[in-house]
Parts: sequence; C-alpha cells; structure tokens
Amino acid sequence: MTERTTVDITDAALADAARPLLDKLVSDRVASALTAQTATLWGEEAESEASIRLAWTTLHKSSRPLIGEIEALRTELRSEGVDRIVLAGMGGSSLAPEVITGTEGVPLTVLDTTDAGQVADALAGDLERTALVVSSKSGTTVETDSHRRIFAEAFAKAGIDAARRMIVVTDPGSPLAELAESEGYRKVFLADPHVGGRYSALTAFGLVPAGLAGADVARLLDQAAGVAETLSSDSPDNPALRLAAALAAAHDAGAEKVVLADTGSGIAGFGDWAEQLIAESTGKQGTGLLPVVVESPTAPGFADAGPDATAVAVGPSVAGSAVSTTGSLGALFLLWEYAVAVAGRLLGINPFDQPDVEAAKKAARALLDNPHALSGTEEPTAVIGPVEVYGPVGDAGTGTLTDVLREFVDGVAEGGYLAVQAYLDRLDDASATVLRSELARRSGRQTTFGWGPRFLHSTGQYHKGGHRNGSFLQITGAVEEDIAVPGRPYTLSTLQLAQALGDGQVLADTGRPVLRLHLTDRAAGLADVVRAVQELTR
Ligand SMILES: O=P(O)(O)OC[C@H]1O[C@](O)(CO)[C@@H](O)[C@@H]1O
Repeated sequence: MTERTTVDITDAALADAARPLLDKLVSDRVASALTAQTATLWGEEAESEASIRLAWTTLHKSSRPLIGEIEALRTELRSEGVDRIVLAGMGGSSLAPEVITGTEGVPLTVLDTTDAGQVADALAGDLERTALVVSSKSGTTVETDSHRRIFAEAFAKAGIDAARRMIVVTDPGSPLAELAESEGYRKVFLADPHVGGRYSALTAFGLVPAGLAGADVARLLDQAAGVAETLSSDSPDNPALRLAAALAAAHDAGAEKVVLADTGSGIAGFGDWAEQLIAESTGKQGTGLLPVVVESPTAPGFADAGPDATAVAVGPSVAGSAVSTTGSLGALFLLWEYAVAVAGRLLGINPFDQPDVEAAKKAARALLDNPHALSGTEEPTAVIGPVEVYGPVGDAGTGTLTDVLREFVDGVAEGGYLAVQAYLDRLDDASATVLRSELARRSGRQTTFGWGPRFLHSTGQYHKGGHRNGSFLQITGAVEEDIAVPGRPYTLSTLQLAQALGDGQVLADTGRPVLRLHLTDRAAGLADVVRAVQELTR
C-alpha cells in the first residue's frame, strides 16, 4: 500500500500568509536538515538540547529490531496466561500507546492518574492475567513510581511473583533501569535516549506497551516509513512544511490556538497525543500554540473559531476547518512531529525542552513534605451544597454556584482561554468532560479540558510558559477509599491534592486567575457544577 499524508490549507487568507514562510523553509532546506538531525536549526541556545533530541526522524528504521523482541515477549506472556496489559506512564510514556491500541480496538489499561478510585479499578482486574509495563524515560516520575509500588504490593499479596510481571521501558542508566536490574524485573527495554518523551511514539515507549497488548506495531513503522521521504523533501508540497507554515502564520496573525477536531480520520484520540506534542514543544517564553481538543467538528470552538484560533481537521476538510491533515496513524505521528519541530523554529523557541513543568512538580513536592499545608487548613471561600469554593470570588462569594462561575468566566478577556483541570477519575467521573463544551458555548472563549495530573505532562507546560491569557478552573473531589503508596509517607489522594494545589499555586503566583471547586460528593457536586454552567447566559 502506498502511504500518503496530506495537509490542505483551505482558508485562502491563511494559505497566502503561509506562503512566504513556506518558501523560506524550502530555500533554507529545513526539511532535509531536520531529517539529517541538524541541531543548529533552532539557534544557538537550543543547540545542545537539540543535539540529543533528534533521533526520532529515523525511528521507522532504527526501531525495527524491537518488533521481534516485543512479539517474542508477548507470545511468552500469553503462553503463561498473561494477556492483560496495564501501562503506568505519564505524557509521552503513555499517550501514543493509548492512541495506537484505541485505534486498533485492542484493550490496554492506562494508568496516568493519581486518582485512588481509578487505580483501585485497575487493581480490581484479574491480576493472575496481568503484566505491568512501567514506562518512564527519566525513571523518576512520581505517578509512575507510585503505580509500580502499588502493583508490586498487590501482586505479592495475591501470591504472584511481582518481578515476573514487571516490564520496564526507560532510558539507559536511569534510576528505574537500575532498580529493574536489582529487583530482577522480567524485561527491560532500553529506549533511544536521543528522543524526547513527546517524540517517542515510534520508540520502545510507544511500541512496547501497544505491541504487548496486541497492536500491529510493525505496520505503524511501515506507515511512517512510507511518508518519511516526503516529509524530508525541501519542497513546497512537503505537508509538514505546509502545516508548520500555516500554524506559524496563524500565530503571527494572533491565532495562537489550534483547535483540533477529528473529522473521520479513523484514529481514536489523535488529538490527545498531538496536544502534548504541540503544547509542551511550543508553550514557553510567553509564546506558543495552545491546542484545544474538541469533541467533533460541530462542537463549540471549531467552526465558530474566532480570530484567535485556527480550526484544524484531523481527517478530511469539513465546514469550518482552515487546515486539514490526513494519513494513517504512523504517517500522522511523523507528520506532526516534523511540523511542530519546524513551527518551533518559526516561532523562535526550542521545541525540545519543557522549562515550566518542573515548577509544578517542585510545588507539589514541597506540599508533600509539609502535610500540614494539605490537611484542610485552607478555608473555602464559600460552601454551596456539595461544592466547596476556593479562590477569589468577589461578591459572588455569598451567591450561587452560577454567580461564582459567572464572575470567573467574565474575567476571561477576549482572546483569552479557559482551562478546565479535573483532578478526578477519568472513567467514573467521565461526565465532567461535558464542562468543556458547556463552558465554551456560554463563555464564547476557547476552552480546554484536561484530566489532572495527566495534563501537567502536556498542556501544563503551556499554561505556565505560553501566552499569559489563560484562566484556570480546577476541580478536585473527595476520595472514598484511599490507597497508600508503599514505601512512601503519602497516599494517592494526598499526592493528587498536592499536585492540584501545587500547580494552582504556581499559576496564581504568576498572576493567572485560578478557581478551585472541591466536590465533597463527586456525583452530586459534578451535577451541580454542570447545572450552574448551563445557567450561565452569554
Ligand atoms: O517518561 P517520563 O520521564 O516519566 O516523563 C513523562 C512525561 O513527563 C514530562 O517530562 C513532563 O513532565 C513529559 O515531557 C514526559 O513525556
């Protein structure tokens, strides 16, 4: 099968604005230089980081030997009756496998949460049939380490040899690689350290969990290989250059938001993967592209996108889309990686670091070290039924939830955005996602939705480092049954709260408006919040 990936700029004004940028990319031979892994493409300051971050351009070749290893382990596990794969990994260490398996309809349980209820549900699955893939490039990510500890204990309690059920994906020499060795974990896949997390879809990080779960990962490499030459060509027809030029031209014209809707790509949840790539790569130094993933092309924010946003179809062009991108999953991974790296050059930033992610991690750690700060000493500004309100609410403090939300939403300037950050269970509390479209419709502002702490490894970088026009609505909830993290002085619910408060603090310290709604009863509280939003009038 011949692979193709296309980028169509259907908005004529945008196509005109993109043209000079495109011509310059072609005459500067940027695409071929990128394929050749030229670290000077983003300027002097970015050079040293870029020099160890570009091996993704040739993964369709260098990852081939992995396929046999993955298949062998999968066959071995199955012969032992182990056919349920749980993946512990954040951001770049879980988003790609989730899209790959979702697209193929292969079951994979992804743990990228600190919600005790969601982790309890994963633990309640058949452990006799379960293997845990622990994926972390750095080998130090707190969520992933907590899942590993919790599962090791659960396997042991069930009389299962935990070490035989642990499969690790990490960079050579990481603390996790060392631990896996000393604990005698079943298998360690060492990934290419010259690829960053969000560019790692076609490394062991994307391929191992997806392949063990049963996805056809060889096909994915074939798909990427099929478009690699096109994406390397210094030609105005190169779809990656076209996409990069369109995104940068839109940004220059004040449309820094990229609204992504699936328009029939046949891929499940591509936007969630692209979200991290775009936000973490570009959202820094007060600039960048904010990805806004919407439910469908008819959702608010897409066809009615204002001058601050560009509607991008993942799939064929539809009414209201300004740009469309088509191709198979492997092709689109590579297309978007090229496009975002090139857009980074046009935006004048280093697309390979994430300087503001650490701030929230640090604040969360400080709170964990000081349990007093987490133990309910902060008084809510208002308590409205099952919802506690934390944050400045002005006159609305004595009113209804709708009053509180109105005050908050009215504070979002034109051209700004609203970010809903739900530190909840993304399966059991899935109804919270409706808040995105409801708030977008009523506020008339671009609105994003992220599950905490998952988004901290994705849009979290942009929230703190990108354009300073966001307002943040945090939602936290009561935890019914907490889970202790073995060997650590905290539980999952303490960690979850520390992450919410830590990030909230960092955002507030930089002058961003933050409102936290804490649901003392999750179901009733969520219903009240949704109702209150629906009562807002534009
Ligand atoms: O693979 P790791 O090191 O656990 O990191 C997970 C994610 O965390 C981040 O570093 C951001 O916190 C992402 O860039 C990365 O994909």
